[in-house]
Amino acid sequence: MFKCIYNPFSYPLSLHFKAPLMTIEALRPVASAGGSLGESEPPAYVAPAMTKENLDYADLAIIDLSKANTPAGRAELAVELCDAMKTKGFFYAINHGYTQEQTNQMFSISQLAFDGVSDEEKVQYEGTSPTVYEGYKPKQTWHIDHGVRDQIEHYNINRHVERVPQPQALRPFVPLMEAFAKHNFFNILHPVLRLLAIGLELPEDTLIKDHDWDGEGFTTIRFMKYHPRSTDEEEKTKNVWLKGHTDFGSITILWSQPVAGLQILSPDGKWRWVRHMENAVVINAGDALEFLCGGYYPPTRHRVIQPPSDQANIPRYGLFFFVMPNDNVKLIPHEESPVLQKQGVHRLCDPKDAPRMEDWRKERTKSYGKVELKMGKEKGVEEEIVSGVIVKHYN
Ligand SMILES: O=C(O)CCC(=O)C(=O)O
Ligand SMILES: [Fe+2]
Repeated sequence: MFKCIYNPFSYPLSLHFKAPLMTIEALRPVASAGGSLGESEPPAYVAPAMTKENLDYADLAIIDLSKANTPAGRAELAVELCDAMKTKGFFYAINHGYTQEQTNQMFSISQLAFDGVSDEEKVQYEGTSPTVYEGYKPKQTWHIDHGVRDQIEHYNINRHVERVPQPQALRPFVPLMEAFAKHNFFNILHPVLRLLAIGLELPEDTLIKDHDWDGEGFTTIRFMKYHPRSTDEEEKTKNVWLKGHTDFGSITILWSQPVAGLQILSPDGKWRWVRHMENAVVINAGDALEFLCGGYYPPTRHRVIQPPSDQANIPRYGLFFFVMPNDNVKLIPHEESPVLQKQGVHRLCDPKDAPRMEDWRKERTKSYGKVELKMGKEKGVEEEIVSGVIVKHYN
């Protein structure tokens, strides 16, 4: 049932700007946007059963975001989170402020974006520029291996949801999508950015300033649907659905869902599965954070492969928030960090040649899955050059 859900974590934006260190207790609760959805309710997303296979799961830290409300809580969490970022690159965040019901609502809307919109309408709302993910990305845009192309649909919505019109089926849910974008931005991203800054002994709002809600940029909600593939496609790609990569932006928030497939490359060179955790988000660092933090938080190498046999024929719906610093942010390290000064800065390029976020996201989007990759020095790792920087693709 879709209801008007009271969201204690949703609050007017202006409050954030006036009081950046405000605690959650201090926030003025407002009802989340939406109201009664009545007739417009989308078919409910029914979470598939988790796999019974005994998979080699990555052992990831669990960060309790409700502790981030106080300076003492943040100091404690910063140690845990920095360790998780440096050793595993992924962590779970719990107590992020959305109920299971709110999360399910968003998965229902993700499902609707693919199953409730006709192919003709999808074409109308397809992205128009090769340098930006906005609107639908149809299947078969990217080359995976041996002539096989992807079976992944995306629907991308800039965080300023009202920027562009939405397909008819999604229009009643624009207020919920807006509330979702703000929730990810202010209640999940911001605390995480504070903790990462604390880890570098920088003022807590250092990275938040690079991520201004009102600034230009492409922090984006993404709905995703992976379609099961043919045996021939599985064989030719060795079951890889989405090649090993790092994300372009600073932080990615993946809303955990039960169909296995996501794997991370562990420091011992093994791919390990990410286990589903009910109503948790899985967070990882991307390229832009590596640039900004001088390599202190390396971007996580991850991929998606065919789900285990008891889930192999289920469509895999996804719900994501891809975060990028604002377009005008020059991707150079915060060298003022005492931690970086002590341990040295890893620079991806000469600061005078460093791309701005806008250049990086456009170049990465334009070439991803489209340019021919060259075999690099590391075994099984292919490479391309983007804005003068080596970008690796892992298999
Ligand atoms: O589908 C997933 O679990 C991960 C997707 C992903 O890594 C991406 O879209 O960048
Ligand atoms: Fe990714």
